[in-house]
Amino acid sequence: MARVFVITGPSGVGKGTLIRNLLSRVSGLELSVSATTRKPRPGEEDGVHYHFLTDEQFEERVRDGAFVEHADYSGRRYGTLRSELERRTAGGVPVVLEIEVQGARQVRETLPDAVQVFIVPPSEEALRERLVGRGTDSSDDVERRLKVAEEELTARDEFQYQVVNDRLEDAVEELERIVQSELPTG
Ligand SMILES: Nc1ncnc2c1ncn2[C@@H]1O[C@H](COP(=O)(O)OP(=O)(O)OP(=O)(O)O)[C@@H](O)[C@H]1O
Ligand SMILES: Nc1nc2c(ncn2[C@@H]2O[C@H](COP(=O)(O)O)[C@@H](O)[C@H]2O)c(=O)[nH]1
Repeated sequence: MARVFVITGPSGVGKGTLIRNLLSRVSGLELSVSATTRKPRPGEEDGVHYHFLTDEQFEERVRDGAFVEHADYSGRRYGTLRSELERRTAGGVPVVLEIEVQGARQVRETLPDAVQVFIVPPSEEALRERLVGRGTDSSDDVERRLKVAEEELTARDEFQYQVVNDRLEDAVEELERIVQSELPTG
């Protein structure tokens, strides 16, 4: 099976930003598009940024065993569809999963060979600034995400690799080094 890379860490730490940079540097690497019950943000497209599902549609897929992992996060549901992952890995295409910590733990159980990377903020204050600065979440949601982040940050040592996302370019380079070293040609 092709390599699976799990990129986890608190909301706002920069996972999506790092992954966008990574995909442009590592040829052949693809992102698995997650499913969620949260509403699309301005500019987000169904099937591109997420598969946007209703609660009923999500629950039906849970019952059908369609998820590799799924979790409740900040009042919404998120999950990795088996179809998204397997259609890539079956064809030998390495895949990145951008997921929160509960989901990453599930993947560690079901896919023990997956490479797990935890992205660490330079400080909790920087994390707050990034979440507020992104401007996508209400202040209540930012507070909920920061509360979850406190707990998530205590889990960093569970993960095989940790990358501090302080200066973006440095973090992208470190992440690329990890990914290249874990690919068959690395
Ligand atoms: N190294 C960095 N320095 C400063 N700002 C950054 C850095 N990396 C990312 N950001 C900014 O922080 C904000 C959050 O980044 P991003 O959306 O990539 O986080 P995320 O971890 O993917 O969040 P979520 O888990 O909620 O999807 C964005 O506005 C992004 O531009
Ligand atoms: N367990 C999973 N977590 C996921 C998945 N896709 C995204 N996420 C994580 O959820 C939070 C919130 O995301 P946002 O887009 O609302 O900011 C964040 O930590 C994502 O990484 C998934 O498939 N499974």
